[in-house]
Amino acid sequence: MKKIVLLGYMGCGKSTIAQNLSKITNIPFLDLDKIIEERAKMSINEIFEKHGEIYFRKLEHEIFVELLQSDENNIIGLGGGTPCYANNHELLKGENVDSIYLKASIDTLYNRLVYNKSKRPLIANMDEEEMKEFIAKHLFDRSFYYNQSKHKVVVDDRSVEETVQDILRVLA
Ligand SMILES: Nc1ncnc2c1ncn2[C@@H]1O[C@H](COP(=O)(O)OP(=O)(O)OP(=O)(O)O)[C@@H](O)[C@H]1O
Ligand SMILES: O=C(O)C1=C[C@@H](O)[C@@H](O)[C@H](O)C1
Ligand SMILES: [Mg+2]
Repeated sequence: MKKIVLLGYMGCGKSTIAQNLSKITNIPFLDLDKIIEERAKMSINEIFEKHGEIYFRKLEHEIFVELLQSDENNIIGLGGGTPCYANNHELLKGENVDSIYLKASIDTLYNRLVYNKSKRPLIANMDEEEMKEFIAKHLFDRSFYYNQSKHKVVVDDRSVEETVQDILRVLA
């Protein structure tokens, strides 16, 4: 079964783009963060607070593997950190996987996240200055893992609809 896997930094648009891609293609969309929250019966913020990040990463890996093994065609939106832990980046190269890195610049990410950080525990308590520096360094550290993806789509200055069309072109 084919799995279209969208990955990239927090705020690059994985959830937003995947929802729209799902509507156009009629391929069901699974949001890994949302499924983790349903399974744990708590928000990602609460998982980080109560059990810590290592617990979250373990759960994230187990559920990602499970989603890849299901018998359905799916679009899977990953969490921002998913490819960077537990060798998940190796799973992006699987035979039945079309992995797509939604590549956004530091400025794009900052502008999208600055008023939208409360549900993202890694940046929730940072001021604006701190956040910009954090995104720059963090994105640099994570790029190695994101670049293991089979395809790359640049999302800067693109509308949701344009990015969806760019993805369809890459997959054609
Ligand atoms: N052209 C665009 N493409 C995608 N998202 C956009 C665009 N313009 C603005 N946005 C906004 O940017 C935000 C992207 O957030 P979204 O939750 O989709 O990202 P994400 O990659 O799933 O983040 P996370 O890893 O934290 O789950 C949304 O608020 C969305 O409305
Ligand atoms: O970038 C990250 O490490 C994260 C991104 C979110 O999607 C969530 O998976 C969680 O907040 C961690
Ligand atoms: Mg998301």
